[in-house]
Amino acid sequence: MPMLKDPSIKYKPFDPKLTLDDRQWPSKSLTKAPRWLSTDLRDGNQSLPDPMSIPEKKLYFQELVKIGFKEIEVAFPSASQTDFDFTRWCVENAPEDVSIQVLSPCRPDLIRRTIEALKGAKKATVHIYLATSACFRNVVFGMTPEETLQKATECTALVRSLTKDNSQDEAFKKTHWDFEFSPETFSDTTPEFALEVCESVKTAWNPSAENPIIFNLPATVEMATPNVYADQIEYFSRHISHRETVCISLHPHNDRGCAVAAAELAQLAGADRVEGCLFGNGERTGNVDLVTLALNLYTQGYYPNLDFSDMSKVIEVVEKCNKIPVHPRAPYGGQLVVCAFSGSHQDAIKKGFKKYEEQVNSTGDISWTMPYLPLDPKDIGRTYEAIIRVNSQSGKGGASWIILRNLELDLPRGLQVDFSGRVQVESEWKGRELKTKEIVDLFKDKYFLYDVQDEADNETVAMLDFFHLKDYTLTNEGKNRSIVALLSSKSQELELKGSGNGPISALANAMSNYFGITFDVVHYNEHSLGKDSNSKAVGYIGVRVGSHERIIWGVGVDEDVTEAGMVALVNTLNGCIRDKLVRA
Ligand SMILES: CC(=O)SCCNC(=O)CCNC(=O)[C@H](O)C(C)(C)COP(=O)(O)OP(=O)(O)OC[C@H]1O[C@@H](n2cnc3c(N)ncnc32)[C@H](O)[C@@H]1OP(=O)(O)O
Ligand SMILES: CC(C)C(=O)C(=O)O
Repeated sequence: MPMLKDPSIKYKPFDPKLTLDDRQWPSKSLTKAPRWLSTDLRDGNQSLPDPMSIPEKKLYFQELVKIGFKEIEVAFPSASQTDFDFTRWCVENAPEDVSIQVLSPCRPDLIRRTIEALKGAKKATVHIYLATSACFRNVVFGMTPEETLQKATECTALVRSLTKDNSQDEAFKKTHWDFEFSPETFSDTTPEFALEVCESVKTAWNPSAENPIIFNLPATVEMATPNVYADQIEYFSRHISHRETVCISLHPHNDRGCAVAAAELAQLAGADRVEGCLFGNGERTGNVDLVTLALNLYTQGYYPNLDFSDMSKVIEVVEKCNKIPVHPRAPYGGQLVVCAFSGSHQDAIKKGFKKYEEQVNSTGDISWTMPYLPLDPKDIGRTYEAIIRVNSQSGKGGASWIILRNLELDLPRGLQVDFSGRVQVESEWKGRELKTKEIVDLFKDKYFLYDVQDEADNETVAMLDFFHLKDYTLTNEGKNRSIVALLSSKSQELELKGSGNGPISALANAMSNYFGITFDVVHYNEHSLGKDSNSKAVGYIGVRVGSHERIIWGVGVDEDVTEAGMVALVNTLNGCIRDKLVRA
């Protein structure tokens, strides 16, 4: 049996090796953006089955700059010629306010090669790492704690001599140098030892409040709940000496699926900076997802200093370079995240948008209160059209939203119900989602709403046999109106006569007289279409025919509002003929 009935014989609960009873972070809130570092081109890249080529890295780098990243880890220059050459390209091309960060292990030969790649940079961060946990010291390096501390300190001193203290080479003097040290596997290291190593590294680098050292405290493997990581960060933040000379950076991985929560709680605990990747790419389950972190802040009303206004473009670049699709349910960015298929969600969103538009138009207040949608899709460049999609789980709200957005028809409730039944049958029969065009065509067919200016509609009209209102005359007889209406189809012309207290009731009476069955108008709605002076009107009519229970709906569009209603009524006749309630 692969899974143990008693996993405790193999796995032990995580021991945080820390008691922090006076923790402060739980009563704090996130109110500002941290310093962000994108490690897409390093941690993200090293975990790809096919690492990025130089053109791909360039494209990605440019997108990161466009989003607004000011710190970008661009490579592991000692790993490959590609990474070295790409670092050189960044040195030449990075904007002045963007710091290029590169990573090296604590190996002097590799540190030298790494720094060589940065020659001439305007702003650069040298990042070195050494694992500090007992597991790594014992299993990977065979080093004592003292040897670990010594290696970290010596390598820091080496970086210092090759960078900010390098008086030999003019090219190195012009660079603004930052230094980052990662006690790799920090979250599995005893807090006292992590501190001891960092204190020693700090002394070796000699930071200042103006140029702080970056201590990046990674959850290299996420092993515990996010509150444990927050405690570890708060402990470090409270105990490191000369805190003002230190920037505490987070680097959470997502092994337990909690990296975003861990990063948020650890910021409450005092961290100043977050390293991660777009959409959580990175080793194994990935690094923390920076899109989610940034937009979580944004939807609380705090600008994250990262701009995702063109989310589709970001996704296009990420997918092209990583060669991994962004999950359709990735928070905020995923294709399905702003789509509702189910009836009750669609109903709520449709009502929400109506209320929101009224609120904005009447008061100018854009504050967002929308059922089911925490973020206005427009803010990340998504259209409202994509929000509601229709399948067999959808209700009347979904299909009528599509009709509203595409034909500007604001269907009355009864007509929504009538149309939704037809959509339901179609999507069940097809066994899939219906596309917008399919729904629009279904609507036009069901309610004979063809636009003869439209080529495709014209072809349909030429094939179908249904009546349209060719001509009519109305005469007043006191309060009454008499009508003589000429209905024409491909195969016949009919002259109908009747009267009523208005044009619609007169025409209904004329139809009743001709076909020998009552057309009782039980619903009538109209509204204008379009905003300019050439606007048209649409009429919606629901009739009860004879003793039939069902209401038959018709829709008509015309320049004249009365004629729109009459056309709608004629279309109820077409519906009756098609459904065999009336014989032509
Ligand atoms: C958590 C992280 O993401 S850390 C970043 C990891 N990223 C990468 O490894 C990508 C780039 N890496 C590479 O291209 C290669 O691993 C290189 C160029 C760095 C080194 O290659 P090699 O010299 O062939 O070493 P290899 O990768 O096989 O093994 C790692 C060696 O480095 C040592 N090492 C590992 N991490 C460190 C470190 N932080 N500091 C010093 N030495 C280290 C290991 O103990 C091992 O040493 P050993 O050969 O004496 O046992
Ligand atoms: C190099 C360090 C920061 C790292 O990638 C990790 O610990 O995951």
